Amino acid sequence: MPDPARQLPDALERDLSRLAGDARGVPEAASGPVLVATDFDGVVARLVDQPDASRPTPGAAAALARLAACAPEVARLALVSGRRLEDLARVSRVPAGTLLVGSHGAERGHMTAKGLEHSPVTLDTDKAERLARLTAAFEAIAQGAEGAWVEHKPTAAVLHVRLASPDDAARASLDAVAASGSLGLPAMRGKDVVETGVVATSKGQALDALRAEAGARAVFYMGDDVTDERAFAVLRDDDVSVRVGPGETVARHRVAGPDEAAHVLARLADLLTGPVQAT
Ligand SMILES: O=P(O)(O)OC[C@H]1O[C@H](O[C@H]2O[C@H](CO)[C@@H](O)[C@H](O)[C@H]2O)[C@H](O)[C@@H](O)[C@@H]1O
Repeated sequence: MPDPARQLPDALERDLSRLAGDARGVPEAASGPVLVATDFDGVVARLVDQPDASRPTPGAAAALARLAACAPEVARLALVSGRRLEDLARVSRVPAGTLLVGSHGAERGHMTAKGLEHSPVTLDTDKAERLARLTAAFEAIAQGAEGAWVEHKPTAAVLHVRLASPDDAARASLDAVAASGSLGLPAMRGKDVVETGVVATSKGQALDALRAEAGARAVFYMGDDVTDERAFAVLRDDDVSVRVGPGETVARHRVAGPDEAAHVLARLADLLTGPVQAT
């Protein structure tokens, strides 16, 4: 019996059942696993002021553990995040076997019993110089807006304005977009951040690559931000897309926030593995 506290909208329940039902049936499973991919911040973890303090909600952590334990021919689990890969591995604490995408697709790795395995990104001289100039420009902008600060990634710089006043946040964000443009780099505006990278990539490209590498027969993807729209955009008719929270979206389904997102992951785990037995 489904738990009424985590009852999902009918259309979402139907799509998840179809996805999982096909994966659990032996003949269909032979054609590949379901790729269960999700964004991290704002979905698996609530948004907080200090990115280092982010952790999966207890419900999401439990569901991710069950999904990671699925037989590889039934499901593969992936986190697809804008975070730098090492941060994602540290704060998400996902189990061995989980595939990880960091820096919006610029970094790739996977969790093993010994921890994160990945090849560090290297930049050519031109990109390294542009990143240094971009970072210096963002640092100067942050100096002029109390509460703003800069996050450093291997291929990008991020101006955080969550703790700045609304006026300072708006002005600093516009300045960061302009500074990026003057270096010929497109800026992405996320939740209280402006992020600019020197490597062209997207969560959509990353999801396509994961689908191919996993030999997935279908994909589940859930996300909460504008960068996740690039991932939703590459999904196909048999896939399932879930937008978490408000905002324009091309996703087929929507849930309200991280608590509901955890219910979706738990339901998918139920359907793929069988419900948890009460003790
Ligand atoms: O793709 P995601 O996993 O959603 O990562 C996107 C960005 O997440 C982090 O910033 C966001 O979460 C912070 C912690 O809750 C919050 O303080 C910030 O305002 C949010 O934008 C991370 O710091 C960025 O590097 C990621 O790109």
